[in-house]
Amino acid sequence: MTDRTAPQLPAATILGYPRIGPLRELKRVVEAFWAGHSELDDLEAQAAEQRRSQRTRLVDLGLAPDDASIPSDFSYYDQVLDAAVTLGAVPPRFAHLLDEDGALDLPGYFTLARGEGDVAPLEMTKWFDTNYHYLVPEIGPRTEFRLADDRVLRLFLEGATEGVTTRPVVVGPVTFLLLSKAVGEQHGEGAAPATAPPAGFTPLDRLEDLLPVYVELLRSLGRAGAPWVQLDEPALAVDWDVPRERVLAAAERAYAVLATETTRPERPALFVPVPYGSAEDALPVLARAGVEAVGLDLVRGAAPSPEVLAQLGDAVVVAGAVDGRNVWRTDLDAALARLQELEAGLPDGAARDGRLCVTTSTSLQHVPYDVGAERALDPQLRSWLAFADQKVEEVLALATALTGGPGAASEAFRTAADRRRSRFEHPGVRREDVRRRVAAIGEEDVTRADFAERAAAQAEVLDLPPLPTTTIGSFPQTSEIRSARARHRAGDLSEEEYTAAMRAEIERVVRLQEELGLDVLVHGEPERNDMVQYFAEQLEGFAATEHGWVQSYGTRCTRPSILWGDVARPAPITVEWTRYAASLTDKPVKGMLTGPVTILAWSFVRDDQPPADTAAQVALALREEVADLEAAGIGIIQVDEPALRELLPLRAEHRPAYLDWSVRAFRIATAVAGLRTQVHTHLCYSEFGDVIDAIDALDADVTSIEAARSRMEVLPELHAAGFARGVGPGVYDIHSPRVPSEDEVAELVGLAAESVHPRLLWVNPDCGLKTRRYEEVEPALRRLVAAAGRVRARL
Ligand SMILES: Nc1nc2c(c(=O)[nH]1)N[C@@H](CNc1ccc(C(=O)N[C@@H](CCC(=O)N[C@@H](CCC(=O)N[C@@H](CCC(=O)O)C(=O)O)C(=O)O)C(=O)O)cc1)CN2
Ligand code: MET
Ligand SMILES: [Zn+2]
Repeated sequence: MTDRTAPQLPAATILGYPRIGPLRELKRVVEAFWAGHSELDDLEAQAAEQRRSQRTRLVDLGLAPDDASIPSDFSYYDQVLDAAVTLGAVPPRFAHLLDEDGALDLPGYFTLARGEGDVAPLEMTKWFDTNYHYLVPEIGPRTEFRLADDRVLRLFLEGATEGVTTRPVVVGPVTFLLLSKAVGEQHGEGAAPATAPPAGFTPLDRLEDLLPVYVELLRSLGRAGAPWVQLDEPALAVDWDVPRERVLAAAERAYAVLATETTRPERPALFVPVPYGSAEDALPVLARAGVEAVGLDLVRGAAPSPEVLAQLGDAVVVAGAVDGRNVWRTDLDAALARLQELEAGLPDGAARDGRLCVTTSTSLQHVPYDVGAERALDPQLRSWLAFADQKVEEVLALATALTGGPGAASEAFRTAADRRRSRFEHPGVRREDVRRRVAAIGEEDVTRADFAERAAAQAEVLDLPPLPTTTIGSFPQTSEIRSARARHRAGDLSEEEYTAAMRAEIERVVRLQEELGLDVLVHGEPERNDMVQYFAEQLEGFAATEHGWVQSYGTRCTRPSILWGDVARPAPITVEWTRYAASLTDKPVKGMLTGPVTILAWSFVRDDQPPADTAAQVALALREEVADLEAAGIGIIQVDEPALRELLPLRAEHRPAYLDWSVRAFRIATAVAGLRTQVHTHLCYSEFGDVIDAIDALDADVTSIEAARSRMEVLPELHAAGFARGVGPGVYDIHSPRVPSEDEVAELVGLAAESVHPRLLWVNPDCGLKTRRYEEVEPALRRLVAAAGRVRARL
């Protein structure tokens, strides 16, 4: 039932905006607070200042201050955590942090994200197919929901006080539950983990109990005068284990309750976007339930058919026509054509009458703030790009053209077309030398000898004990290392001085590993600012930004590189560092590369050719690096693919084609290795159930994989899939500052030894150690080595 008095949605809006600050101001002040270097008051004041300047910026860019076109979606850490805290879904192990009203203060909020002592934080996992990570709410049969926090209301009031009517943004109820983890009984405080959930329980079972809290939240916003609220439902664009009908039924029920329990203007009008994919079947369901506006992702999904559009009743259609995930200027002509196609399926004059609005495909949190800040970037490349601020302008230009007819935004359209042309005419975009070499890759180039033969040859040269111990590559990135790099960049440290500093660090890390008794050593990756950016900076076809920071989780950011042209490797990248480390010790040193899929996943990738083609070019460059490492005498080479699962399409039908090209890219990179060279890979940050066959098809000799928090859950899956190569399930959870005891580690190693043959089992942490401190890493690795020794002795 649509309320005809719903206020008009603005013709142009965005689904969200970056929040870390153009110069990572929020990161700095939050981390200073954590370190005890600043007070809570400073933190709150600076955060408020940042939100204020953000609103001002968006108004200056042309979004109206008075019609709810500006979203208020700030978060100190993560928007899913904010929803959990708002809805009172705080696991009992944090109960001691709640005040008498059951509310959390800001330090308590951070404790859910980071843990404290023996109290483990919420788990973290990737947000759809992005490099953003959210905190996973824990929902059991008895979780009590209530409106426990007013942060959403406060943000709205803060804007209103300054004359900006914002649109509150909250994770919607269906997505909230689908993203949550099912847990069982939780017994009070402390480290005690929740028991397993009862068989068959899923958080979605709790929908009816959750909805009243959303109703109350909507009432509070309505009372405060919020005309619109945005309830994000990206989960409706994804295939889940729960049957599709059940998901859609939940959406219909949820929004029918929210739309009718309270009516306008007692509540704001409901705008429900389904970003990150297509959800043709979900839009009519939402409209039927009575939401006032539905949002669709026109970049990832197609325009809905006229039949679907006909089922939307009076609901406003908000079309995400500007890509929130990439940095290329929008092809405005093409985007306008899609919008017009959409409009043709709606009643006449839909755009003019406010029935069709323009927005971004997703929140802009996945792109940096402003191309204008990139003064060192090649001007031609820069002219091809649109970051968040430029995307706001593109949305406005499209809305103007859509409502005002051709010519209404002609200048913006002309510039866009010119820049696109300049992009495709640039000689680096298409290099025949690269293309010839990629085309020449044959089946024999991506196939290695049989594993049995390789394993025998490697056992002979490497001579490792059973259950060999190793690490995943990086050692702590200390502030000394980062500041040396910053001084080098600023010209205050010469090339020689910088190299000497990194070599000294490598030597220290090698000596430490020898002293700890690890079997396969690494050089520690001190010279890398980031595992992807470091490679991108040395490959042709990529550009790096100065200020293009994007939040990855909490206060951690990356500067995704821009993969704009055909890729080639002008010179070896890692060989000298690795050779140096190997020269310091008699133990084997493992070379360390980032794989092609991960390089693509964590960069902004050209949109003018299929990713499969781009991946093959990156893979070929890495293949040269593998060959050079091997020629330099490096007998073990690890090619990390932590993002293999991340790029897996959200919809099952698109998955086989993806797995095909991603596996092939990995094999292009690695199959050049001879029989005696041991190829490792490393996977983390996901659950791998859906890609087990692909992991097998990578054909690596050894696969290290995150497993500590899930207590080796992945091993039976690997076993069932017939995986019979080396495997190193993580036995030390590096995502927490906690140092496990030797017994705990030994227990995990023992557990692993039950499902993996001891000849194939490796002992290693879950992931690299770069975000940890030496105070944690040293004792943890010491215990890991001791635990491996204990289990080895029992064999
Ligand atoms: N690209 C990518 N994606 C990933 C991961 C990853 O490692 N890389 N890991 C997973 C989890 N995500 C992560 C993302 C970021 C970080 C992280 O540690 N980021 C660092 C920045 C890393 C970096 O780029 N460092 C640069 C720049 C460091 C910096 O901030 N320098 C200061 C100066 C520092 C000083 O003087 O001490 C400055 O520029 O102002 C360097 O070392 O050179 C951070 O936010 O703090 C960790 C995990 C999944 N996705
Ligand atoms: N070799 C990398 C490291 O140890 C792998 C990290 S996967 C996110 O940091
Ligand atoms: Zn990892």
